[in-house]
Amino acid sequence: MDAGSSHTALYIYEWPAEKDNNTGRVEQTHLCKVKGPGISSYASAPVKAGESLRLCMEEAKQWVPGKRHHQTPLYLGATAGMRLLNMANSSASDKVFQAVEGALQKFPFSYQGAKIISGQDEGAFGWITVNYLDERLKQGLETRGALDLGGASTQISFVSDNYDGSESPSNSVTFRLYGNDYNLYTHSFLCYGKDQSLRMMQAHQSQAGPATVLDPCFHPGYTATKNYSVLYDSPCVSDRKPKDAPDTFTHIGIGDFLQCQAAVKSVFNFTSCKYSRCSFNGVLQPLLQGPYGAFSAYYFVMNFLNLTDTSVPLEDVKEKLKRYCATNWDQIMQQHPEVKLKYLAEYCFSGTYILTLLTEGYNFTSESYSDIKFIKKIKGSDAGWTLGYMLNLTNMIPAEAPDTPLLPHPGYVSVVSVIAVLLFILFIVSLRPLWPRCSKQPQIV
Ligand SMILES: Nc1ncnc2c1ncn2[C@@H]1O[C@H](COP(=O)(O)OP(=O)(O)OP(=O)(O)O)[C@@H](O)[C@H]1O
Repeated sequence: MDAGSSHTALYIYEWPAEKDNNTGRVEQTHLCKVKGPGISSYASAPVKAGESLRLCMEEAKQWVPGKRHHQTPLYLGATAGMRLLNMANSSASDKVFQAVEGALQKFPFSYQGAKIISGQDEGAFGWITVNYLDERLKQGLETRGALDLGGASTQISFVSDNYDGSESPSNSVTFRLYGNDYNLYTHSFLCYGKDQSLRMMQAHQSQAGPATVLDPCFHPGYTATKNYSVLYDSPCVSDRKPKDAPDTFTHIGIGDFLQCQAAVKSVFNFTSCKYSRCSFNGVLQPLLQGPYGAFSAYYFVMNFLNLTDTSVPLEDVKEKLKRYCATNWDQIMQQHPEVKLKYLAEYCFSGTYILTLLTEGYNFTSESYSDIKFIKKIKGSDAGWTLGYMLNLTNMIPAEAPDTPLLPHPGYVSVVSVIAVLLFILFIVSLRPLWPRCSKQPQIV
């Protein structure tokens, strides 16, 4: 959402209240969080679904000056979670859109419509955000690749000298920004966000429909009763649901990083590639090039694990994660009473998934791993697709470079002042014939 003349986006998040059935621990209840410059407020009253959106928008009304409400465009963009819902049940996703649109139109902003954005757009807008905030686009500098990890999908976007768009054109997005042409490689892997990839891994572990699943990606001492119908309730895994499975299974953690890595690898297919080189699932990926910014869940997870420093050798990173995964679940819970239990239980899996995706999936090596920077914000703005989406919709990035003066303003002032002084001196000198003649001094002989 644009707040008027500035390029600042207003982000709205919702967290439903949750109680963990297995531990009985009540989760922190933040129903709504609105963030913008100078504002970070929470509404924490337990309210009905939909009410949190209203609370968020009320916050937005206070944040945007009243006289600007009507000229502030409001866009709603939905990503992979909605792409999946739309695939599984399009009437359910239509209903969600209708409800959200109805709620948003009640506010005084200039509502511009809602849409599910494509994976390609999600990747490209994330890349624009990162490079816009870094001022690499304006200055025509080497760009930074964008790595985005969501819950349902993951995107990789970068410019490579090896990619001109002719091989696998569906991965190509071209832009002209500030007078420079960019040929971006981008790919969005649906189902490879951290939530859906966990489902895919667990579906692989429970193919035979056992009553107990021993999971190396969860901590030793972790035990939970889970429903098969919930696990398989996603288009990413629904076709693999075991036929004769019981209703529930007992999910038991064993905390073994190496086994976890092997289990995570099962979600990637490396068997065929019809292009010059591929990442996984037969998808073209040109040679990696330049620095990369990794954001969203890449950052949330690596930050929690204290692993955002990519100058630490990859082997040491793996060693730390191995120790973390092997830590007892009770100890983990005691050490982090403030962290949402779902996230806490999954950090071992999520960290292992991130390292496996980067190295086995995208082919980062021990050397190129240090080209990645895990980032949450750049110059105070969140890294993610939303800012790029808004900049694009509001035409805030010009295709051509603005006519820049040859000199900055202070330079002009100095040059004009010097020229004025010179002209004045020239003028005085040109009047010399009119100057009164001085009488000659008598010569002393
Ligand atoms: N502090 C955190 N620790 C761990 N995971 C988190 C944290 N905060 C958010 N997440 C999870 O990170 C993932 C990414 O969230 P984000 O909102 O960026 O993506 P998303 O909207 O789910 O993306 P997409 O729909 O494109 O897959 C989600 O699964 C979210 O639940």
